[in-house]
Amino acid sequence: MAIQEGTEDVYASLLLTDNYLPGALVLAHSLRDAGTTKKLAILVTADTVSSEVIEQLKTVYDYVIPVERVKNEHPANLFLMNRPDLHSAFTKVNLWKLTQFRKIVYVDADVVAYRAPDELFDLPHAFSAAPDIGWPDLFNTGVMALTPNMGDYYALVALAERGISFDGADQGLLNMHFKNTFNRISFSYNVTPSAHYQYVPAYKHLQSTISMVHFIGSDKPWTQGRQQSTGNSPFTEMAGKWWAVFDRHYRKEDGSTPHLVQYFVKGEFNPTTTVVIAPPPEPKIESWDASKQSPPSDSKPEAANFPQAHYGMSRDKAPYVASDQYLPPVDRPKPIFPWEANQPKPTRVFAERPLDPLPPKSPSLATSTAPVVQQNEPTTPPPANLATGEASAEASAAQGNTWTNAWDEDPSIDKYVSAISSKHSRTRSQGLGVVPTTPPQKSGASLKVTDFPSETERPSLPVTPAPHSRPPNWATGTSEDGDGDQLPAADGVPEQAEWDPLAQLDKLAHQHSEALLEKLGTVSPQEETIGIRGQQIPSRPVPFGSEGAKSPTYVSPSPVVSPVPVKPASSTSTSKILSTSSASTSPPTSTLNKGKK
Ligand SMILES: O=c1ccn([C@@H]2O[C@H](COP(=O)(O)OP(=O)(O)O[C@H]3O[C@H](CO)[C@@H](O)[C@H](O)[C@H]3O)[C@@H](O)[C@H]2O)c(=O)[nH]1
Ligand SMILES: [Mn+2]
Repeated sequence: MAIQEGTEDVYASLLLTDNYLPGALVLAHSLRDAGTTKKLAILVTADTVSSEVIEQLKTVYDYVIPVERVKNEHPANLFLMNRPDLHSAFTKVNLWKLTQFRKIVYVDADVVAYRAPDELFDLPHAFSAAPDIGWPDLFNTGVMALTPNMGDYYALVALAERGISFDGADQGLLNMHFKNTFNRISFSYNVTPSAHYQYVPAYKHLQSTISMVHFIGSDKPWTQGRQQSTGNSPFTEMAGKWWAVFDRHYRKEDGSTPHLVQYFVKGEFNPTTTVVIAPPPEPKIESWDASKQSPPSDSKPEAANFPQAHYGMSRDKAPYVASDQYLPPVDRPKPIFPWEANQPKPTRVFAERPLDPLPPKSPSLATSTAPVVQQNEPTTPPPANLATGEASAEASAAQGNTWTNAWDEDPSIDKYVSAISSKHSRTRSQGLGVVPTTPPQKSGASLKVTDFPSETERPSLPVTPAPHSRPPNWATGTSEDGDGDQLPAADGVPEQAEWDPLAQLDKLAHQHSEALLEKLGTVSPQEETIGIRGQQIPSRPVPFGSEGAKSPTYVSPSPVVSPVPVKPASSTSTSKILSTSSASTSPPTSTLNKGKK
């Protein structure tokens, strides 16, 4: 199987981003100006280089070759040399795939040629490169003479995919791959000037042999501006060479220099002198998608379009009234879904109007159901903004309904109050300066505890239910005339006279010991002597070594409070045993007193 070998020789460069455009153009011009006989090619990554820039490249390059960008997915080493911008320098490995070319002399876009080193195409070696100024045993990958072949290509792709590179970029990767096979060529093919250190005598001695100068590092001639090339140091002389080529091709008196080129060159882009501003070549974000992008750098701050920048507190005292659009819709929307049409009846609802509205105003009916005076009178409607709701309040008022308290409907409260009133058969006079309004209570009739006062009692609009007028000291059960009427006793509460605290205490102690003994085992009435019972308490041995020990923390609150059996028959022995057992765990009284201080 014959592999078709490339026949053409090319100088090739690389453009990963638009901002290296001036470098790529100057390189191509410098080679052409130097009279090369070779074609010029440039590899571009179409996803990161704009079409305008590609058009500009086509004006000087014979071939603009789109290639896949090869990104280092393990870029940690790039930070070792502070060049995270070189994340896609692995793209250089695509050079080995371009087998349509016999030989490629690759040159970085930050290189300017003093002369065209066409002799590099005649090297017999598959790979040649010049020493790196930072570590001359290594080669610099800014200038390389290579023979494309798929063997090296796949090997390099494999390294790139695994991120194998000591500097995270192509120079580390290629030095690892061609470590033992590279052909070292003269530094004059890839002179790397430094603004900080230059071996000046060597420069003076060898400058005439320079073929190409390479501006390594993140500062490039086009990013530093023209003034960087002023002075007479070796560095400024070499930077001056770059500017000389640039000026020859892109400093036109007639203003024919493309704005796109000027845009990337410091000091060259002066939009005030141009009528039409060239569109920035960076891909522009037309509409910002907040879910995918950070905000555009030129976007306005939040609330930048507010009518005022400063807002104070409102002095408007009128309460805020929401417009109708904010009120909840009265009519429900037409059902759309089947479950809306076949809805089950709700089991719990909130009442929008009184659940059990009283019948329309009719004196006889009103009196029979509610004997309290206000019920006979038309009720003043409550203010419209009552929590009960404007509409229902008005509707009730229109019907002549009275306002009731829900507790008044509770039959047990009613029953209790009726019991009192039957005891107090005599109707009391009011004595509060209020017109007596309560008619004599009929036995069994409903008795309201709270009520809304009439307009005469309270001319202002009633809002809150007020307590119904009652005789003085009604709650305490005493009256002005000294009549010692009592409220009926609650269930289970003994009469005060029957309450003997000492007797109760004894009873309690008895219950307590009974319950304790009950817990410990069932006892037949015959066995009911404390001796037998005492034997039935399971004895627990004291832990070994703790015999005779006394609890250091337990302090009996008071010997008097200890439960003491009160059974008359066997109380002596019971109390003996219980007090003995209590004494064994309780410290003596002296300790107790000590502890109290
Ligand atoms: O944003 C970028 C960065 C790089 N490049 C291209 O990639 C080359 C390498 O980048 P460069 O800035 O020139 O790197 P150097 O400062 O020269 O750094 C050294 O280290 C790099 C990474 O190992 C090698 O690629 C260089 O050859 C070597 O000189 C450039 O010349 C361009 O061709 C771009 O187009 N856009
Ligand atoms: Mn470079």
